[in-house]
Order: sequence, then C-alpha cells, then structure tokens
Amino acid sequence: MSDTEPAILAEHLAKRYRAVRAVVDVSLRVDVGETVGVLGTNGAGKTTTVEMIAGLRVPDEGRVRVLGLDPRTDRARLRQVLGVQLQHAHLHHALRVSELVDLYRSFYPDPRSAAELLDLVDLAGQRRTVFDKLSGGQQQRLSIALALAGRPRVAILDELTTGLDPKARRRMWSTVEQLRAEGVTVLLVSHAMEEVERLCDRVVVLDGGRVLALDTPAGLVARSGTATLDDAFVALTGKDLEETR
Ligand SMILES: Nc1ncnc2c1ncn2[C@@H]1O[C@H](COP(=O)(O)OP(=O)(O)OP(=O)(O)O)[C@@H](O)[C@H]1O
Repeated sequence: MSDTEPAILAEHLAKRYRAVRAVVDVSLRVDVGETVGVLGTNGAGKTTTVEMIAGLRVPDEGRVRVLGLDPRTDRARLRQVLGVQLQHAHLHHALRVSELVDLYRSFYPDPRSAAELLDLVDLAGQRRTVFDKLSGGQQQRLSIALALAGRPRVAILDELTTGLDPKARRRMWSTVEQLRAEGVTVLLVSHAMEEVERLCDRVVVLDGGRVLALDTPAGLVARSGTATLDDAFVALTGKDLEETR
C-alpha cells in the first residue's frame, strides 16, 4: 500500500450471470479522499461493479486494486481498510444491536467506540433491540454503522439512503461529509440526484454494464447542455429517472 496509489482502480471489469451480461466493461479510478457516486438505471450493473471492487464477487475479466491491494489475494489486509455497506444486509437476525456492534468492533484493532457508531446513525435508543425487530430503515442505518466500525480508509455504500425518511437521510449525508473531512474515500451507489450533487466530487454513470460518463456533477450537466443533473442523467442514458428506482 502506498499513498500515491489510487484508492480504487478497476480496469475493464466484466461479469456475467449465465445469459445476463451484468457488467460488460467498467473501468474506474478513484483517488484517495474522493467521493464518487455511481449512478444508473435498475440493472445497469452498479451493485455487481461495487461487489467486484469489494472482493465479494470474482470478475470474469478485468482487475481490481483497492489501495494497491488485490481483493482476491489480500483479503485479510483489505478487510482492515475497506468498509462495505450493501443493499441487503445479511446480519445475524437474533443478535441485539449492541451485540452486532461489539461483534464488528472486535474485528478491528482500533475500532470506533460503540457509542460513536450508534450516535452516527441515531440508533442509541435501539441498542437493546434485536436486529429482526428493527424497521427496514433502522436495519439499513445499522449496516452503515457496521461498515464504519473499523475506521475504513475506503467506504463502499450501496444505496445509503434508499428507503430512509428525510431526517435519517440528512443524517447519513452528514455522516458521509464527516467521512470526507476525515479523508476517507467513498464510493456511493445512489438513485438520488440531490444526494449525488451534494456529496460527490465525481459521478460515474453506468448503463448496460458500461461506463457512459465519468465527470463532476457540474461537468455532466455542462456536457449534456441541461439545467440539472436529473436532466443530464436522462439525456445521457435516454432513460427516465423513474427507471432508476
Ligand atoms: N445473482 C444474480 N444472478 C443473476 N442475475 C443477476 C444477479 N445479480 C444481478 N443480476 C442481474 O445483473 C444485472 C445487473 O444487476 P445489478 O444488481 O448489478 O444492477 P444495479 O445497477 O445495481 O441495479 P439496481 O439499481 O436494480 O440495484 C441485472 O440484469 C440483474 O438482474
């Protein structure tokens, strides 16, 4: 690992699920400290791409490095520097919130305190609640806290705020802003243009498993000749925003 290395380097990734070509050719370089949004309609290949970057899926083709580490061969070291929040959390449903937080904290040498983690996602009042009894939004918030337990240098957040109420959404935005202030690199899969515009230095737009554009939010708007990022997205993909949800 060296500091001159990009935080994330993905080169010509491809992944197929039987007949479905989920990711056809995705290359992406994210510098240390950047927050990069991943946008695309449903089925564009966003989750598959970030799962390959996180080492959770093996690409059929291409290469991934996270802080210079190969997710396939440097798994143990990668786990220490990468935090991943996925769309569907697979957590131990019978454990209490405090037990899950302690379990995740135990994986790392210098974890955030349990109080800090619960405070980050506003779940201090639910510490004694069993995971199964949390609302969907609370479960999602917990999975975000767990992704951040080990003070990752790179955080992958897949649909951070989908399904959250406006207050929780704003809270998560300030969490990402805090990560950014700490120099953490963030890859953020999102369907919310307002979120992307507010949080992201650059945005990669995926469609049909390929990169359609990679630019700053303002750059995407300028190149599309549109007034807003919403309109730029529609102009780039030819698809309605409703198709992203
Ligand atoms: N485990 C799987 N088995 C088979 N096909 C899959 C699997 N996971 C994803 N796919 C298919 O691969 C394509 C890309 O899916 P992916 O989840 O990566 O897209 P996405 O952009 O994250 O979509 P969404 O916005 O709906 O979450 C879709 O056609 C999807 O149906």
